[in-house]
Amino acid sequence: MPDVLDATPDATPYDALLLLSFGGPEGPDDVVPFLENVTRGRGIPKERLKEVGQHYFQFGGVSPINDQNRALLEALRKDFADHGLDLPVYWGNRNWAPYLTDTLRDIVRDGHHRVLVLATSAYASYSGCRQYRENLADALAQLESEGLDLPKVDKLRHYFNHPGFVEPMIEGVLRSLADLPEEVRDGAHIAFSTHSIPDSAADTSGPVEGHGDGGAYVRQHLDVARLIADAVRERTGVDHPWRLVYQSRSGAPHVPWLEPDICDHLEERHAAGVPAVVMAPIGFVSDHMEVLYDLDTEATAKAAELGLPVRRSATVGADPRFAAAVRELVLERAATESGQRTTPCALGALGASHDVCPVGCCPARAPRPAAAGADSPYA
Ligand SMILES: CC1=C(CCC(=O)O)c2cc3nc(cc4[nH]c(cc5[nH]c(cc1n2)c(C)c5CCC(=O)O)c(CCC(=O)O)c4C)C(CCC(=O)O)=C3C
Ligand SMILES: [Fe+2]
Repeated sequence: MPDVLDATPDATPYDALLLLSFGGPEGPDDVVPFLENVTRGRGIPKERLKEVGQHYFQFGGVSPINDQNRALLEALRKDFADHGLDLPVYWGNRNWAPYLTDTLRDIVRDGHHRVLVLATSAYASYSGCRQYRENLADALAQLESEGLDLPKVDKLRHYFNHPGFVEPMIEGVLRSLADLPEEVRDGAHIAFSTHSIPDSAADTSGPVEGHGDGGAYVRQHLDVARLIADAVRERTGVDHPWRLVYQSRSGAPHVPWLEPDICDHLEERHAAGVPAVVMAPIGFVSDHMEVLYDLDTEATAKAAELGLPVRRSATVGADPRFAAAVRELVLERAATESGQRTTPCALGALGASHDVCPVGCCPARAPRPAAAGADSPYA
């Protein structure tokens, strides 16, 4: 046999990759039912929901997230094909069509048995990890009730510190700096932004032994922020002060969530005489509504009111380097599952994240079955 065949990448034991995302409305009529899906049982105040509905209506009732996932699907399929990786890629969402349960049913009907899941959330937290695992358990329970053979489902490790995720963001920050007027460029600060979550959810994020003090959620974001800031300093020769800030807070005002909010931070930076700020949304995989509204609309309006020049840097989206990173993560996990020794690729101080979420990782307020982890009721 020719050697080239030996070099063909092989995802065995996996026979399908599932891109698992949030989902979003695709027109005005979808907005309210979408928000009902998102908030079912979550106790978000009605006022907040009305307000968030307006964010979507302001953009014609269309979230950009679905087209961004279609682009990522295409990028993944192209990367896999270009590298001879024969692994079908499916797409399903938590909150809107194509719904996860329907996609998982298609996967089973297409004859697949071992599914690897890529969630569009790079960090540990209940919302970004366990909640997707709960959605997988719900989908498996539904298929079981339909008498279908259940596939074995695993989830890819958190990829926040993979070079294919970090490098496009470094480049994005460099582009935003270059786009600022020259007279304020070198003095610009960087505001690394992510989704605020309740302090209680942050403190319990990640494996139990790391709980407390913002847990894995804050630690992982700080690691990425530092990596990007260091790379920017190396490449520009300028030291841009930075801070991790938060956006998109919801929930009752008396419940503490991670702070400072991006808008308060811009105000504070402006008052301190900072001449410009680059907002870098490192918490998000694509330029979806949380980026388009909370940063590009709200925070940008705040900055204009202050007379503070700001730029918002790009998320990774469907960058080919991210698609390549996903292929590497798939092959790494496939090798591990096949009993081979691997050297997981990761930048920063934290090292590669665990492959299998241990018991008690990112707990829910009310415990529910979650698949693809050590406490999964499914084999
Ligand atoms: C950590 C995190 C991520 C990042 C990781 C990831 O990407 O998964 C994320 C992403 C997203 N969040 C999104 C939308 C929403 N999130 C909400 C509510 C909430 N998010 C939370 C956390 C997160 N959310 C939390 C703790 C809540 C409170 C309610 C609860 O405890 O569950 C609500 C309800 C209204 C509101 O309160 O804002 C909406 C509409 C969209 C879609 C955007 C689009 O349509 O383009 C995306 C990608
Ligand atoms: Fe959210």
